Amino acid sequence: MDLVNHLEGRLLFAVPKKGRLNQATLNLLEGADIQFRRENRLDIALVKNLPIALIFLPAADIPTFVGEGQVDLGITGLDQVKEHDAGVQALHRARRFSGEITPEEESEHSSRGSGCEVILDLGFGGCKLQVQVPEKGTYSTPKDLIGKNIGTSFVHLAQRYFANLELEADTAQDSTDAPPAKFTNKLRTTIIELSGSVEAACALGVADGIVDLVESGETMKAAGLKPIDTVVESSAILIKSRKPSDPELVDLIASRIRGVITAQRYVLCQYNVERSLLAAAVKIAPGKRAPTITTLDEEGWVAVSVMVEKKKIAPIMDQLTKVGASDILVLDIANTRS
Ligand SMILES: Nc1ncnc2c1ncn2[C@@H]1O[C@H](COP(=O)(O)OP(=O)(O)OP(=O)(O)O)[C@@H](O)[C@H]1O
Ligand SMILES: O=P(O)(O)OC[C@H]1O[C@H](OP(=O)(O)OP(=O)(O)O)[C@H](O)[C@@H]1O
Repeated sequence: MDLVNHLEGRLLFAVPKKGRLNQATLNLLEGADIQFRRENRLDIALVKNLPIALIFLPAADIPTFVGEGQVDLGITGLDQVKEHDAGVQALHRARRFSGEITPEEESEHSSRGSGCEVILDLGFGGCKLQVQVPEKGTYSTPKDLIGKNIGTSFVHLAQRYFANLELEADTAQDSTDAPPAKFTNKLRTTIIELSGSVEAACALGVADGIVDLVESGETMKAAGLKPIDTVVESSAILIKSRKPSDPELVDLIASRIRGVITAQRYVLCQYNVERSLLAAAVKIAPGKRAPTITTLDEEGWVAVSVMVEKKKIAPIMDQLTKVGASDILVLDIANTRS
C-alpha cells in the first residue's frame, strides 16, 4: 500500500525510530491504545483505531518537523527541542548580521521560538547535557575551555553556551582588544560537530572538551572524563505544533498519555483501620486528591483507598502499619483518566 497517499485527513504523530527513547515510546503508545502495525523498514504506520499516522524519525529531527508544522505531534527529548530552538535563533541572528533582517525582525522571530509547544513531561529518558573534560587534564572550569576545541552533537547549544561564557569573561575583564561575542557573532571557541561516540574525541586529540549527554555517568567515566557544568537537564516530552490539524484529537492523545503516565507512577493502596486512628493514617498517605473512605461491616472500622507514588510505597506501608492500619493491599493501576 502506498502509505504516503493515505495520510490525508490524519493527524501526524512523530515518534523516535530508534535509540534510547524508542522502546519507552512504543510502550506508551500501547498503553494509550494507539494500535498500528509497522511494515518492515517503513517509517510511516497508519493507526488502525484512530485517524492518526505515526511517522518514525530520528529523535533529533522531530522538533524540526513539528516546529515547522508538517507534523502535528511528537515525542522527543527536551534537549533536542532546545537544540532546535538554539539553531533557529542562530539562523535569525546570522540573517540579521548579513543585513537580511532588522534587529526588530530578529527579536520578533526569536520570540516565536522554534514552533514546538511542550505538552507534557513523559518521565523517562532523563539525562543531562554536560560540559566534560579529561579527568587528569589541566582544565577545571568552563572558562578554561574558551578558545579551545569542543566536540559535540549539540552544536547550537554548545555555541550559545560558549558565546555566553565568552561574553561573561570579556565583560568581567572589560577587555577592549577582543570584542564581545554577542556583537561580533564570532566565537573564539571552536565547536566541532560530531554525530556519535563524542566521548572519544578528547582521548583521540580531536577536542579539548566535549558537550555530551550523561545519564548513569558510565560512558563518561569509561572515557576518563569528568563533568564541569550542565547545559540542559532533559527528559522525554510530548510536543505539538503551534497549529495542529486537529486540536481535539491532540487533546485526546495528550489525555490518554497523561493517564498512562499517572498509572505507571502510582499504585493503589488499600487498608483497614479503626476510625479512631483514621486521621493519623490519612496524614501518612493523603492520596492524589483525597482518600476514598468506606465503612466496614465491623463496628468502628473503615476501609481506605488511596493513590500513592510507587517509589514511596514501601515506607508508607511501614508507617501505616505503625499507626495501626491492617490488611494493607497494594494494587497496580492499569490506566487512569482525570
Ligand atoms: N544515556 C541516556 N539516557 C537517557 N536518555 C538518553 C540517553 N542518551 C540519550 N538520551 C535521550 O534520548 C535522545 C535520543 O538519543 P539517542 O542517542 O538514543 O539518539 P539516536 O536517535 O539513537 O541518535 P544517535 O544515532 O545519534 O545515537 C536524546 O536526545 C536524549 O533526550
Ligand atoms: O551516562 P550513560 O548512562 O553512560 O549514557 C550516556 C551515553 O548515552 C548516549 O549515547 P548512546 O549510548 O545513546 O550512543 P551514541 O554515543 O551513539 O549517541 C550519550 O551520547 C552518552 O554517550
